Amino acid sequence: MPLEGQVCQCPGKWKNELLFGVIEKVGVGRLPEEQSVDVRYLKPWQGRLFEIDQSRKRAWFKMSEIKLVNSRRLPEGVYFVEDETNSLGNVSLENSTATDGKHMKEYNSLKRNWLHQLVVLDMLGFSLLSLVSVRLALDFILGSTFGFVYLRLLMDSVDNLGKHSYNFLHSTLASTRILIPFAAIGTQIILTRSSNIEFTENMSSFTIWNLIATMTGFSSYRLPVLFSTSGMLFSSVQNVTKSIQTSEKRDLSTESAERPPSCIVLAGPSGVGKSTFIRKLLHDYPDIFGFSISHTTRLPRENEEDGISYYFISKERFLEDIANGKFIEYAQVHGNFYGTSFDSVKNVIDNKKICLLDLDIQGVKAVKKSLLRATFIWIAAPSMEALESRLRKRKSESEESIQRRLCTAKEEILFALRSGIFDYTVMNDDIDRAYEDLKSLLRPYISSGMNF
Ligand SMILES: Nc1ncnc2c1ncn2[C@@H]1O[C@H](COP(=O)(O)OP(=O)(O)OP(=O)(O)O)[C@@H](O)[C@H]1O
Repeated sequence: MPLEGQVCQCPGKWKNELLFGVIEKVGVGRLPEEQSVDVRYLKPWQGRLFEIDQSRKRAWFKMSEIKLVNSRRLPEGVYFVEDETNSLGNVSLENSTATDGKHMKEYNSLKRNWLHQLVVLDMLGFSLLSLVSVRLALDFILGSTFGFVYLRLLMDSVDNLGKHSYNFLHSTLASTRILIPFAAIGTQIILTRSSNIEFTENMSSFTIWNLIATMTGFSSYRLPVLFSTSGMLFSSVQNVTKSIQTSEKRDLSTESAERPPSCIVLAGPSGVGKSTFIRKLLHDYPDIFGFSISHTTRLPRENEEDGISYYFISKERFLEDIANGKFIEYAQVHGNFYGTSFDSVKNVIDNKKICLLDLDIQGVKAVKKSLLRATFIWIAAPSMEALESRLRKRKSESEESIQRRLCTAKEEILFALRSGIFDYTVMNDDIDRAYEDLKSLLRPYISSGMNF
């Protein structure tokens, strides 16, 4: 049963179109046994979701028609940003004054900017092409004019959400915009004929080029989209880190300390400080936490000892252990195998300690699937720059390995937000403050002193 304030996907006006919304009310539908939800629409645009406050109209949907976006709830006074991919669950939160129309203005200004960019790009394309051929330049501008109209109608159809309706002509044009490229070609043919050039005669010599120029002009409507997408990965990483900073922090003290998890999983991008926290917890609470020693095929770093930091084994032995089902999870990261064996986690649990696990995303997924009772904590970095600087200062990685880790980090950060796997997030900007945050999450276990 969805709750008010949850983000959902709902059917749009056009066939197969899915939109976003916030659940406003849950009620009984037309039939007494049928549950319905009242949805306030959010429109996706340029990688963000904007609340529609134009009409303030809402629509009722049957419960079966909607799909919750990762079951996330929008706390009051909070707005959210969505990745352009519209993938479910990639939701981040930022402060908002959703009611003052600010987002509508922002949305309109984004649309205006997009149209301006298109006009400038088309003028540029026209000028460059006219150096080659005036005729081709005219074809290009003809195509781009149709592209402009197409983009405008596309925007209108995004505005014309759900069951709200514009006037009939407007709706029909927006829904039949797919015919616009054919209209561009048709117009070109008519113009070619009316300019007294024998169409058939010129078919082989230049019509194909006219056609290409027209369609290139038409396709130019996508250029502003492409420009905005190229900056998207960077901004989505920023959004993600920002959202993690503002994400709701639950306090474990409200949860039962009587049945603590068998494992606490710390995950986060390479260099974020997972091992640092684990070292501190093991040092400060040696009777409460234990560490499952992983197996790896990578070479030991300076100060790393076999059987303490890792069990360093050969690739052949590792593959044999995989075949014998010895690992809860194993993964190949940056060319090396890493694995957490049942035996090492069991050793920790048998010693009546909570097992601390430092896992990458593949490991997190595997533990989630296993029968282990685990709490998942995501350690977030304040920025990619901070991660890079920590990795460099650690002096444990080659330049290539640093770049690879940073690249993986971006994917991991996006996954962390999308998946909703993590129970808690700790932002590691200042190490002492972050450690205090982590400890306060683990307080019930630390203060109880008894684990199992
Ligand atoms: N808040 C912080 N500010 C600055 N430096 C930090 C902070 N937290 C950790 N570090 C430093 O960053 C480096 C990387 O930390 P650590 O080795 O714990 O990361 P990790 O997440 O375990 O990385 P990996 O997954 O690659 O093993 C260490 O040198 C650590 O001292």
